[in-house]
Amino acid sequence: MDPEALSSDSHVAAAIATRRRSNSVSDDYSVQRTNDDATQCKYFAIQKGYWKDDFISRFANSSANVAEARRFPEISMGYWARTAAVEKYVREFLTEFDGKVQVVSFGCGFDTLFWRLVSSGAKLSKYVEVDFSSVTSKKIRHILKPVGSGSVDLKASFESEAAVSHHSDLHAGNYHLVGADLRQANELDQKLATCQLDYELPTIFIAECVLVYMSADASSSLLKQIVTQFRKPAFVNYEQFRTSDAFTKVMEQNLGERGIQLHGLEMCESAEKQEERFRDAGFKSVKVMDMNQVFNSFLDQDDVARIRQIEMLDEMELLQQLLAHYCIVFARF
Ligand SMILES: C[S@@+](CC[C@H](N)C(=O)[O-])C[C@H]1O[C@@H](n2cnc3c(N)ncnc32)[C@H](O)[C@@H]1O
Repeated sequence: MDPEALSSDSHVAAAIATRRRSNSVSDDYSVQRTNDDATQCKYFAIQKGYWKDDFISRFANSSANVAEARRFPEISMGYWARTAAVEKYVREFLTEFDGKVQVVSFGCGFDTLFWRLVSSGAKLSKYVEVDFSSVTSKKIRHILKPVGSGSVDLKASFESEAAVSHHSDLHAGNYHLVGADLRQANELDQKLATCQLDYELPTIFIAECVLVYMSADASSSLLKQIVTQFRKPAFVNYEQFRTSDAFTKVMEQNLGERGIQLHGLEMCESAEKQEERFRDAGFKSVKVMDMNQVFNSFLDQDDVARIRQIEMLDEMELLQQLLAHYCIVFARF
């Protein structure tokens, strides 16, 4: 039983919830900063020509230096593979249902997929992004800031004028960006309600490097919540994989030094673990691929050949090792 439910006094319950949240604030702050890392690494790879994204410069810090270790070609290739694989799953889903589809991106950070889809003419019914309020409020500021010469106007992709509430939520036609902690079911429910999602429509959820920051219990509850509410959900999940070896220990140690804990790592141990949690939540089919499989067969091999030419990487061992430690899961109801 949830301890809050033991108290009949809602004020006490609210105070307990607030204290519990503030205890984890520093942890959450470090997790939110992982979005800055992802944005800067993607921005760096895009500038190198790994893929095209006219929108990310609105969110990236163009004067910040990317640490040397993050400029390795293997890192840029890893970011390319992850971005391309998520996009491919989403585009295939949109095509399958002729655009009568909702997309919900959990832990969206400064991701630009909405703008990439719309600018390419893709049809979709609704696109909802969710992250901590502190992240969504920054994203809103970037979206609304004045357009300088040579940069794109992100608002031009909206169907109607943007309405902002509480600094953290933005609603503009079929695009919605809302602040919520994914571990707080009620808060998430309330925020999703403001986006007027249609629970009957096919809906694809994205969690790109997000669930691993939540405990196994929290991410399982989230998945169950989705299956209970939505009639035809699909889920694309990208995160760590094969986590019981030395590679992951070193990564955990490095992140730990920056105050980042991977509370959900136990779910990333194997394909069986991933499959188990999606099936337990009620998803009927689950496909798990490590990123080597994604790189070598799922993604367009002409693109892969082009990517390999960019920095003329001939030694593939490090890349293979890196890709072996991440996976993509595609689950359907
Ligand atoms: C590594 S970043 C990835 C951002 C984006 N998905 C991407 O791939 O570029 C992880 C994101 O998940 C968000 N996140 C992690 N736990 C969360 C939670 N409990 N509630 C809301 N957002 C969360 C963080 O704030 C951060 O923006």
